[in-house]
Amino acid sequence: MARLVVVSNRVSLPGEARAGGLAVALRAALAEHGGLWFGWSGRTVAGSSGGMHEEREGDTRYLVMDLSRRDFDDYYNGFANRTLWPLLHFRMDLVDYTRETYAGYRRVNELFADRLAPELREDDLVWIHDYHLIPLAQRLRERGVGNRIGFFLHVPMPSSDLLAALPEHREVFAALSSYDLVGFQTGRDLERFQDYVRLYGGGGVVGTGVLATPDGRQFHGGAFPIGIDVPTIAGQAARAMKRLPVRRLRDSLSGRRLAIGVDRLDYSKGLPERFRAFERHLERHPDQNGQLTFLQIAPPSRSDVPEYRLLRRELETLAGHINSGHATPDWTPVRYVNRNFAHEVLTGFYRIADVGVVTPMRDGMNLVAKEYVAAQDPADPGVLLLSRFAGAARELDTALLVNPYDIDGVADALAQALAMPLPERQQRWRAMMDRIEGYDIHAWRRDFLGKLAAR
Ligand SMILES: O=P(O)(O)OC[C@H]1O[C@H](O[C@H]2O[C@H](CO)[C@@H](O)[C@H](O)[C@H]2O)[C@H](O)[C@@H](O)[C@@H]1O
Ligand SMILES: O=c1ccn([C@@H]2O[C@H](COP(=O)(O)OP(=O)(O)O)[C@@H](O)[C@H]2O)c(=O)[nH]1
Repeated sequence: MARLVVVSNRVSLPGEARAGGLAVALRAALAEHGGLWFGWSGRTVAGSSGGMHEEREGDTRYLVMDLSRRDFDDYYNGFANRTLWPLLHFRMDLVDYTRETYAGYRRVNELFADRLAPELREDDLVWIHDYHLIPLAQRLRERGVGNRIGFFLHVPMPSSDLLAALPEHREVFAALSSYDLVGFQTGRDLERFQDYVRLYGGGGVVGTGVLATPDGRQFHGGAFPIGIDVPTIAGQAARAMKRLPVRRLRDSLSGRRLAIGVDRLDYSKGLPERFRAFERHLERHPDQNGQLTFLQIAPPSRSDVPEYRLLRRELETLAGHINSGHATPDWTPVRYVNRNFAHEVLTGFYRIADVGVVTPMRDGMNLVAKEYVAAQDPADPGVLLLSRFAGAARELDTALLVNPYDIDGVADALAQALAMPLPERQQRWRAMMDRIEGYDIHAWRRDFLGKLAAR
């Protein structure tokens, strides 16, 4: 079996407390193949970028690189999160493009290539993740790397007309042809990329998943919907019922029903619209008013980026507005919590929530949706309210699917969820469980690596 080299902006180091499902999957893949996980150290330094640190666990090496404050600002806060992130989430209005941050993005990708190329062995499989590192394969090829290199895009691939608005779109997106295999979350993302290659990239589509560069060389694309570790989450959720934070949350509800949202504080997640829909529910469904508490967990994210700071202020105002208009002496309708919780605790929160509210305006996949399903009690499962614009909606099509732009529609879906009879809840939940068990996080990584190895 070939050695595996994983490359991503964030690396989950051994023993790190915040290891999510993706980290668990990649660590399992590395343990199976032996290999290297390469990326940013998570540290910014006063001098120049490039300081390396190494850790080992079993047959896996973790090699991480420091970035200077300027490189971090241009590459991560700038081009990755103020240009590519809004563009890839269909938010042209928020795209902030400057040549300076693009130069920083290129600089950091060059540096990744400089440091990684000498580490590679001839038959290593290389798997690069996400929008921070799109040009990396091309930079490695320029350094003579002939290995099989795969790429997985965790976020959506938008319409080709949007991509074409980026001044250097061909340099960035056509560079994906340097990979042997490019993976997307859904078939729709793959289709939109194929349109881009045909309409703006100067290449062609030979057949679904088989693409050609302008000079006729073939490369491949595919849909690989990322999953979760279902038995682990289900087990954690059942055990979490005995944990103090979960018991305290349940006791605090005084018999009222609970709707829960769990999202990074990010404008792609549709939080202001969700808050408004909750308020609309209180107004449109007076018979249910006072029966439902809405808990939104929203750990701050990318706080150096101005759009994220503005969103935080907007949500504080909205939560205050809803509570001041609807609270009673013994009930606060919205509980808005800006902190991160351990996975084990979250799974218990999901299990006691009658409704899981996952309403992003756009999302590559949304693992919270799948975790909410896996955490339910089969005898009395809650209802998942899911945006049509999350990648997860393609698989979880028996959730209550909503359009997050339709505030009245989301408000009514909340009412429908609260009134849903047990047999219907069980039927919808079973169908969703079958899908997430059928293609879990381990199937995802085996499928991708199997196809990459076969190229
Ligand atoms: O690293 P950060 O800037 O703190 O952001 C966290 C991660 O956010 C994004 O997650 C995406 O990947 C998920 C798993 O495939 C997917 O379910 C979700 O829809 C995506 O938004 C980002 O793509 C990651 O690179 C970040 O590390
Ligand atoms: O306080 C929190 C909030 C979120 N998460 C986890 O962060 C991940 C979020 O992934 P998702 O795909 O939903 O969105 P992303 O943040 O990657 O865009 C999920 O595994 C959550 O359980 C967590 O561990 N603690």
